[in-house]
Amino acid sequence: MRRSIATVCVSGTLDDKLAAAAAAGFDGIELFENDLVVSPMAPAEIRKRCADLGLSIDLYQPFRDFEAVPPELLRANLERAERKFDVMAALGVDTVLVCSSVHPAAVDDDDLAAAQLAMLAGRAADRGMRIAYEALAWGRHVSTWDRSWRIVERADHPALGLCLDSFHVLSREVSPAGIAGITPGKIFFLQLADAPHLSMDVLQWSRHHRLFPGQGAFDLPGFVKLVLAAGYDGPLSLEVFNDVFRQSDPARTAVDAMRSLIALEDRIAPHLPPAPALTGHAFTEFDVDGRSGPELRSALRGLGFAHTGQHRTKPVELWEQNSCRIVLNSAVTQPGPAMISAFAVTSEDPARSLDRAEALLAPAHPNVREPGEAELAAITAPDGTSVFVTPPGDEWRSDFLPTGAGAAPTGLLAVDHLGLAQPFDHFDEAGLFYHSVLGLDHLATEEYAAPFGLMRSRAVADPARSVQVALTVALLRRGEWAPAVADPQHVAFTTTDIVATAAALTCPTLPVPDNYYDDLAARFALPDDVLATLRRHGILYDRDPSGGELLHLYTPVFGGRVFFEIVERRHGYTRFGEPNAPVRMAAQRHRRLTSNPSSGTP
Ligand SMILES: O=C(O)c1ccc(O)c(O)c1
Ligand SMILES: [Mg+2]
Repeated sequence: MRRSIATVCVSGTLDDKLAAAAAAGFDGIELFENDLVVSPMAPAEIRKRCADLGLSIDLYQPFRDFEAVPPELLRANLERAERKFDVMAALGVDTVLVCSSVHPAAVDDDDLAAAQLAMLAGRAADRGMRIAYEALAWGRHVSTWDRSWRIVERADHPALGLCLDSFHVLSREVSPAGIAGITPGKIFFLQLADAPHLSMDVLQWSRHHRLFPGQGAFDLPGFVKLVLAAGYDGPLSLEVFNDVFRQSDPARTAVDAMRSLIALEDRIAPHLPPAPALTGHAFTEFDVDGRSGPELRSALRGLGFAHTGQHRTKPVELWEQNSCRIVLNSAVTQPGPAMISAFAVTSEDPARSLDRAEALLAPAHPNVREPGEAELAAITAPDGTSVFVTPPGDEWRSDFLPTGAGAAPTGLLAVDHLGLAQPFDHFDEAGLFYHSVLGLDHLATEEYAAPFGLMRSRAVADPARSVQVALTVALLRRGEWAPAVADPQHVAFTTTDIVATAAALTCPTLPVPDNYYDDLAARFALPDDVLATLRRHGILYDRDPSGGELLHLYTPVFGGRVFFEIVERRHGYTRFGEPNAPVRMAAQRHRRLTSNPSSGTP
């Protein structure tokens, strides 16, 4: 199907928006009047620019507050429409979106609305144009798709049809099922937007929180299937009003948008290489420098890891304990805080994983290779992290020569999850990336109040829970007062006996305040001896409604930005201990201030 994008979806002036849409491979655009009004380009120039870029202009919008008004207003509205038809003629656009009226003078009368829209359609038809009528979810009298359809049916004019917008349809209680029964040819235009479930005023919800398909909670595949069943064969067009996208790099937003459409089409009619099953975390790689490297080595030793392998050609070390594998890469060119630069997941079919990634606009780039090294291709996640996809087994290890060192194990068995703080502009993009490219499902999104600002957390995981990544972001872009530890990254390891593990550790763990344990006692009625054990080892606790329990502990921040977590999951606990994240952040900050008050880095 043809793919279009409304100019309102991306940031910038019309030049920026058109360039971004074309570069991302869109076939057409919906031109928003605001973008035209502020553009120095005459309509005929815009037409030419679009043609040169290979973009059609599929819709001009919006034309507001037209229908069901008293005669003198109708006359003015028709006159206003003629001026817009002039602009459309110069642009070479034949369809205008008319959204349902919010005007105080509009009356609650479907017959009047139908008669006046038919009149408008007649004027449009005289100029070879047509009207796509859209029910805004907050329209004064017409706010649901079924009522807009009744009016269009009643008007019965060939130049009048419907514009269906998934947001307006799915944000309301009216079932969309009847859409499949709309007369073929009468849906003139289809606008797609996803959104999170929010209990708020629907206009605010629509104008600030729309998302690209697959990033929110709406059933877009089901919705599009209904529209296709009604014979719709026009473009799939994205119309996403989103506060973050409005101020992010338009080129990237357009690629994210295109990825959402490719993934949506694949859910409607699968055509991409299916995402192969992932079987685990192979390794996690940290970039370290002369300052952070020694700190991390010492922390790993204290966690019971051993430096088991040394890369044949690069200053890269492999540290291991059971199936927990950390790679420390000192080949960094820029000194700076330690960070997770890459992680590797095992796939039952790495080649197919990479084919799928490429089809979803995340092409693999070859790792820098030396003779005799294993071939490892990586895709780049939205935050810049390289994601390696490796076959099950130890092929990737052939680049490391064994050092002969053995671990002093502390019971850490495997990687439970990675915690990756996301750049503010790219959180929803990251969720869609991991979901569509790697086939990881979105788990529940959680929000919590933390010392340095409100946080949102969304974990992604494969169905078997062998690869889990917890993505976090601040709800608002951070201001100037943002301590370095506000957005750390971490690796969490599993143990089946966290108390024994805690007793065996020789690296510092994070001191947890007594206030926390007093509160825990009040919340969960834990036996005194259990509470005393948790308190003694700085172990935090969470319980889910079905009795699943999480016992976990944290290390301080090492190397400026990273820390480790140890988790013991009991009785099917599947979350990530989000309620304890603020405790952790406060304790990490406290420790930073007390252990090195003069360092100057908060
Ligand atoms: O928010 C609005 O006013 C608005 C305008 C045009 C649309 O197509 C729409 O879905 C919403
Ligand atoms: Mg719309």
